[in-house]
Amino acid sequence: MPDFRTLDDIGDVTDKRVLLRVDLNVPMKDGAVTDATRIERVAPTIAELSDKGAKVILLAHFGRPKDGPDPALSLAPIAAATEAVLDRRVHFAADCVGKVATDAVAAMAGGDVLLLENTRFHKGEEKNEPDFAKALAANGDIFVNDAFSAAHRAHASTEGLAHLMPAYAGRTMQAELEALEKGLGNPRRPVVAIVGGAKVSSKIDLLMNLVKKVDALVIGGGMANTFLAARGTDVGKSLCEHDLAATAKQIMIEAATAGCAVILPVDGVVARAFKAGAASETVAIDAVPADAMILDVGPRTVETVNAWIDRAATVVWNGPLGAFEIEPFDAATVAAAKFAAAQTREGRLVSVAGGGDTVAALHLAGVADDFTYVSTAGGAFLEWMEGKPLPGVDVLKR
Ligand SMILES: Nc1ncnc2c1ncn2[C@@H]1O[C@H](COP(=O)(O)OP(=O)(O)O)[C@@H](O)[C@H]1O
Ligand SMILES: O=C(OP(=O)(O)O)[C@H](O)COP(=O)(O)O
Repeated sequence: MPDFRTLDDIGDVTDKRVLLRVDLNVPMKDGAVTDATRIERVAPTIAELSDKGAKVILLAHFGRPKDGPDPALSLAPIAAATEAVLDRRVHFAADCVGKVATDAVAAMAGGDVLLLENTRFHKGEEKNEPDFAKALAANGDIFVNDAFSAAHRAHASTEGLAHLMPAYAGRTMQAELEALEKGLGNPRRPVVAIVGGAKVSSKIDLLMNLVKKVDALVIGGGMANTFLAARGTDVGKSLCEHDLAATAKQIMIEAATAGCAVILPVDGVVARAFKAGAASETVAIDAVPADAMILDVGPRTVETVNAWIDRAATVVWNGPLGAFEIEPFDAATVAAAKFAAAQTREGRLVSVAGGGDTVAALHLAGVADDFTYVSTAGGAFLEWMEGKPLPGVDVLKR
């Protein structure tokens, strides 16, 4: 039996208002969802509750709104995408609290599904303000959290709500925790972590502990630029958080102390613009032009990454090695993903990858089904790997 409460403990939900936290923070392009994995993964929980007669009220965030409501970060287009995945009607309300939300909930019948607007349009969400959590709670009788990929956030809709009403893990939350425990609870060594992507400031801290758990850390994507700059490499106009240089240096010291190899790019694919058709070239990492951006790691780096994958018994991967959404900056991510997939198919590797964009990249490479396990989570998965308590899970403990 899991040590947290699940839908098996929930009892009769007929006509109950269930506040169901899901992660609908999906990759989008031109207003359309480009990878629906996160929606597909929460669909069984939505369907189960709806089929049992609950009024299913979806709470979710999208992106990182800086200052209140931002039409570009509305969940409205995602309501339509959720409707398509579920093949049942998904109503939408333009606010997650207050009269708009209350009226929409009051109009629900048992079995209905309603998506409320982006919880991060209110500052109380990320601050986990008790008054905001109470305003969310006013529309529900039961809380279910199925957003494993946001469980590392102690926000009102992922943590605060669970203190205000009976709270349970959804089917995806449960399945993710069980699959990660099975695949990585006692990983075969050597363990190689691959970390890339763009969320440098929110993920860099966790590398401090991760280097104590793994045998090698391969750093690519935007994350690598911060490490390169920290050791004095000029990264031109690349995505780079120069103010995190001290943190990056400390991580390299911690890694050396722990005996964890840190692998940084030796070459990069650079361009002056991040758009389709922009001219690009491959350069040595110490020859990045001052007016260019590194948008992918280069072919020599891919060889090194694949050599580490070859050496590994277990690979954990979050964050693409390059800006894979635009060709040719997908090349390294696709090549490494295909190599890890082939090793896994041959039974030589346990491969676990996660993250909204990482999953999209694996689909682009056509190998998502070949990995041992694909998590919807990136940061949450790495924090779980670090051994850090996840606030969204801890609060559901029996
Ligand atoms: N060198 C780079 N420069 C700019 N953006 C990059 C670079 N490498 C990767 N990215 C971007 O990182 C994003 C994914 O990062 P992140 O959100 O951390 O991953 P995930 O969603 O898998 O957890 C992608 O949109 C990709 O374009
Ligand atoms: O996309 C997410 O995480 P991920 O980029 O680690 O996969 C989650 O929706 C959490 O989003 P956040 O990192 O803005 O809190």
